[in-house]
Amino acid sequence: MNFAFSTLGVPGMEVRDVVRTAAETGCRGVELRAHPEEPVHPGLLPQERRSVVREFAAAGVEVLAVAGYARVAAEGDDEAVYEELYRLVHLAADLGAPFVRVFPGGGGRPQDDADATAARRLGAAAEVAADAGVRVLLENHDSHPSGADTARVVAAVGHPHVGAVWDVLHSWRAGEAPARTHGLLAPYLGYVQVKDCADRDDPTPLPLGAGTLPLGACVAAAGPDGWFCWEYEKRWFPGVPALPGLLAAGRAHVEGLLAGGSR
Ligand SMILES: O=C(O)c1ccc(O)c(O)c1
Repeated sequence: MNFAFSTLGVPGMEVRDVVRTAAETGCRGVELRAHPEEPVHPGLLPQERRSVVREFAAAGVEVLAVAGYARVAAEGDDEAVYEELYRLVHLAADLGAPFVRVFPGGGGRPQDDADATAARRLGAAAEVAADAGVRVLLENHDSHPSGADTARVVAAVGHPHVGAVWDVLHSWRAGEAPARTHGLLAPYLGYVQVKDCADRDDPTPLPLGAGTLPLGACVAAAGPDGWFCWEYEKRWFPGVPALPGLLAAGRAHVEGLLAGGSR
């Protein structure tokens, strides 16, 4: 199994400690939250990018994705969004990451308008991504929480360098069954973000297996071949326990689910 964690779970942690944490807990990859608060973001200079690459390579850990904050369905000019997408794609290429994560961010816009805007911007980014050898993945999130919402946009783009990342929390909270979400996203899926929480109305992060999110059904649907990335939202819930001490058990829990465990 390929298991990763997102640096959303370790706010502000230096790259050397991120990489050490991954290596010590059996995580093969890391999703790097590409935000100016964090050590890795699109403003990094070339020598800083090379240093990140060296740290990961030395530990044998992969950069799974650059998790960006571009909001591709948002109202407003395309130019600023294109610029953000290009910067994320080039950062991912420089770091050897196969994926860039982006958000819909359509707010309260009518669905057709939000979809058309997102598909237009992702379509433009697709060619740049193809040249760079990267895939841009739209996450099911905010205005587009379900697999159906995300698949509608990605299908409209119709380009192999634009796909989807499945966040198991948002589709579940939207009332979509895991097997259905996976069925809709499977043709486009880059990787799966796993998490757990007490119930649909309380997204406070819990250790994997400690909540009621139907993680077993999600993991079973996704199967053993792709990446699972634990996105523990410590940045937004600072009071929850630190992630590093939970990682090895979280990884083992997903392994157990893949091997036929129940929930
Ligand atoms: O990067 C983030 O801030 C963020 C927040 C919530 C999510 O569900 C997520 O997938 C990412």
